[in-house]
Amino acid sequence: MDPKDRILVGIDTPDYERAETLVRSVTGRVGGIKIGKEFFTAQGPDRVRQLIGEQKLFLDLKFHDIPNTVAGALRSSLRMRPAIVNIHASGGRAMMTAAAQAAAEEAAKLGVAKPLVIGVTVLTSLDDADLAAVGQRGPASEQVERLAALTQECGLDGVVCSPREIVALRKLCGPDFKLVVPGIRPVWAATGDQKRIMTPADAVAAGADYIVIARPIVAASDPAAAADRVVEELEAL
Ligand SMILES: O=C(O)c1cc(=O)[nH]c(=O)n1[C@@H]1O[C@H](COP(=O)(O)O)[C@@H](O)[C@H]1O
Repeated sequence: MDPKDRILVGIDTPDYERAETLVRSVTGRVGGIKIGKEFFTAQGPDRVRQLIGEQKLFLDLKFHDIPNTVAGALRSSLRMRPAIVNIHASGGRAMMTAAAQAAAEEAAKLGVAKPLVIGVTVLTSLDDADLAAVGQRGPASEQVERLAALTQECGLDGVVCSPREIVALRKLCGPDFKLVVPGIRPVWAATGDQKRIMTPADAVAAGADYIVIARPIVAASDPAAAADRVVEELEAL
């Protein structure tokens, strides 16, 4: 894969004009656009479609609910023509299985390619102490491996994980299981609320299929230059 195609830029803003400016500034420089709850909740599905145009869309709505509701949400989300969608792996076996089935059925019904359905393991903003505080004993890495194995068993295409877990998951889940990796921080960017982080080049060298980057690019004074800087880092590998 061309190194730039591994980069998905998170357009985390509620504002349409701002989002449009950002998308325009990174178009052709990166592999795709991630739209999450901030933009979707403010603007809705039609504006997502309008914003994205021909770009590759990672629709990051992280569904987590009872199986019937998540299956319905998955079906509805396909109208936005995402290439990648995600759900919380901690929603469990029945929820993930229903989601995978709903995505396949709805894609066939609409005559479109089935999006990659990806399970979010442990959010990159959580560390071992955060997990302990919600009753999750054992290191984050173990919970990530447990959820990745379950995700694969349920027939999903891959997981969202932190860069710190890439090597272990590649070994556990094999070469074809997609690893979509946020928590990416170039050395020149602020960490913010992320905890389990790595640089773009280190994450790709470790085996990430896609790296998800928002603030280091979209909050930069020159987003296009920031995107180019990340691409250069990957090309130097
Ligand atoms: O599913 C995601 O994309 C996601 C999962 C996760 O564990 N951590 C995480 O940061 N994300 C998303 O990835 C993006 C990272 O943004 P920055 O920290 O600004 O680069 C945000 O839009 C998050 O919602």
